[in-house]
Formats: sequence, C-alpha cells, structure tokens
Amino acid sequence: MTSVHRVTLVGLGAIGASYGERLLAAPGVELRVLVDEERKRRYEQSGVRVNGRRIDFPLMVPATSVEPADLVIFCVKYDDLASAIEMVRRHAGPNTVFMSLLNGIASEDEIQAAFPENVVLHAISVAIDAVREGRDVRYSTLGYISFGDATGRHEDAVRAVRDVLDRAGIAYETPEDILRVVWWKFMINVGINQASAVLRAPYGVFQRSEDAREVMRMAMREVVAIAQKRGISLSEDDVRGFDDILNRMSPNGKTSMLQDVEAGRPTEVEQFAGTVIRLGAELGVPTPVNQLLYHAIRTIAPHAKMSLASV
Ligand SMILES: NC(=O)C1=CN([C@@H]2O[C@H](COP(=O)(O)OP(=O)(O)OC[C@H]3O[C@@H](n4cnc5c(N)ncnc54)[C@H](OP(=O)(O)O)[C@@H]3O)[C@@H](O)[C@H]2O)C=CC1
Ligand SMILES: CC(C)(CO)C(=O)C(=O)O
Repeated sequence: MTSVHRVTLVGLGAIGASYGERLLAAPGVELRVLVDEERKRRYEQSGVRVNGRRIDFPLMVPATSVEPADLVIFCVKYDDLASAIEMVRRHAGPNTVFMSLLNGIASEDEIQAAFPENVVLHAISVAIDAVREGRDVRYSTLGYISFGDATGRHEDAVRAVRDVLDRAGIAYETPEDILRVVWWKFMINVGINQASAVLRAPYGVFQRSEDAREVMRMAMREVVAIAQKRGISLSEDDVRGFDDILNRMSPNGKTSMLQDVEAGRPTEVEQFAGTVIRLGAELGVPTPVNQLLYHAIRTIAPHAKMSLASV
C-alpha cells in the first residue's frame, strides 16, 4: 500500500470520536464510520459531539457495499472486538491494513487470526485524556499514537499510516520495538486504569497522592515481573517513568475503566488483571495485587459470566 485514502473506523466512543474528528477533516481522506442499524439511529438522533461541537460523522451500516478500506481502525472495547471484526469484513480487501487502538495485549492477534493474509500493525494511544458522557466526548490532549510493524516486513504500510496521521494532525511515534511499547502500555493500564476504578479517582488524585500512585505501581510491578520472564525488558524505571506522562494529564480526566464503572458499563478487567493472573500462573509469577483488583473490580462493575473466576 502506498497511500491511505479510504479509512474505516469502528467504535465512535471516547478515542474513536476524538481521532475520527481529525480524520474527517484530513485532506485526501474518505472516512467511513461503521455502525449497526441501531447505533446509526441512536447517533443520528442524539448527534455526536467532540469538545462541544456537533460532528456529522459519515455513518455506514455493514450491508452497504463499499470499496475496500485502505486502513481499518478499531476503537471499540475489547468485549465488542469480535462483533466489530465481523462487521468490518465487507470493508476488507487484500490490501487493507488493520490497526487496533484497543488497550491490552490481545487485540492484534485476534484481528490477524480473522484476516490472516492482511497486514495488522500494533498500535496504542498514549496520554490521551478523552472522556465520554453519552455521545459527548471531551479531551484536552490527544497525546500520541505509538505504532509499528512487529514483523519488520511491512515498512510500506507503516509509511502510509504515518502519512495519513500527518494529514490528520494526529501525533505519533514509530518505535523500534513496538511489542515492548505495547507491553509498557499494558503495564500502565493494569496500574492506573484498575487503581482509578477501585479508588474512583481521576488523574488529579494520582498527581496529588503518593498513596494512590503506590496502589497503581504495585499492580504495575506484577506486569514488569511477567514481562521480564517473557524476555520483554520492562523495569522499575518504566514504572517510575509514567509519572511524567501522568503529571501532564488533565486533573479531571478519567481512565477508560473509571468511565466504564461510573457509567455502569462492563469493564476491561479480564484483559488487564485477568490476563496478568493467567500469565502469572503460567510463568510462576505471584500476582496477589492483581487478584485483589480483579475481584474488587468485578464486585463494582458488571462483567461476563464466564471469566477467570469461574473456570
Ligand atoms: N478513553 C481513553 O482515554 C482511552 C481508551 N483506550 C482504549 O481504547 C478502547 C476504546 O475505549 P473508549 O474509546 O474509551 O471506549 P468507549 O466505550 O468510549 O467507545 C467504544 C465505542 O465502541 C462502540 N461500539 C461497540 N461495539 C461496536 C460495534 N460492533 N460497531 C460499532 N461500534 C461499536 C460503542 O458504541 P455505543 O456507545 O453505542 O455502545 C462505543 O461508543 C479500549 O480498549 C480502551 O481501553 C486507550 C487509550 C485511552
Ligand atoms: C493511559 C490511559 C489511562 C489514558 O490514555 C488509558 O489508556 C485509558 O484510559 O484506558
């Protein structure tokens, strides 16, 4: 792929609407936001706002026949990834590149399994402080997207995605070792998302309280121990290094997991503590902090019946 023209976005929530607004305005980009019939009706009725401005996103249902996308971007929560993958099939052609901005370490493998012949880039969004209430999304910083090709075979796809992000004015980095960065972000989410959910704490609480930061760090250190066993070079410096990013976030901003808890939505706890507990058991790494967080978060938020606790 040499350049990105058609972009299909699935998931018009906190991060999807924030990046979607930029992509919609980008020169040479035809954005299609893929939704089911029910969501289309709902979004058209309520409108979608980003930082207080109504944005008329081009909503498209899966049945509409379209030219394949050059780039598909997933911005759903993990529980909705399987349905999003099915919806996107008609937008996929042999040259479609996929990118998932979901947190956690599993979404790229699931997308690759569904589209084995396509290029799937690894990506995460760092330091964005988007908050969604209903269909109103607000952010003070978009942070940046860190992305790359873990196989080292698709430099052309990386170049094309860089170019479209440049046109959209979305900041990015393309690190040498994207898998390390994905694990680094996983460490952050296991720490701050889960600590913020149980403490009901926006970023300002972590900026002020050494105790809150210590709750977060205790959970992160279990990810560091697991990562090291898997040959991924995370360390205490990475745990401490997150303070710089945290201190730049809006004090009123909230992690996606705290937003889920407050809105009564299912959380991504299976992807965070659930994964840490499972990998810890496989690798002989104790994970008491994540076990506590796992059960605490499942106590305060709706969750799937099948889970780590019931298998
Ligand atoms: N919020 C943040 O600051 C950050 C979030 N992330 C990660 O990004 C991912 C998305 O998070 P976030 O944006 O907060 O989540 P949101 O819940 O705000 O948005 C997800 C959106 O996906 C929509 N959706 C779900 N299933 C489908 C489907 N089948 N077709 C079309 N749309 C669908 C939902 O629609 P509806 O609302 O109508 O149900 C929802 O609006 C998560 O993995 C999160 O961990 C990463 C970095 C920062
Ligand atoms: C890092 C953080 C906390 C904000 O970008 C995030 O990824 C989330 O809220 O899910």
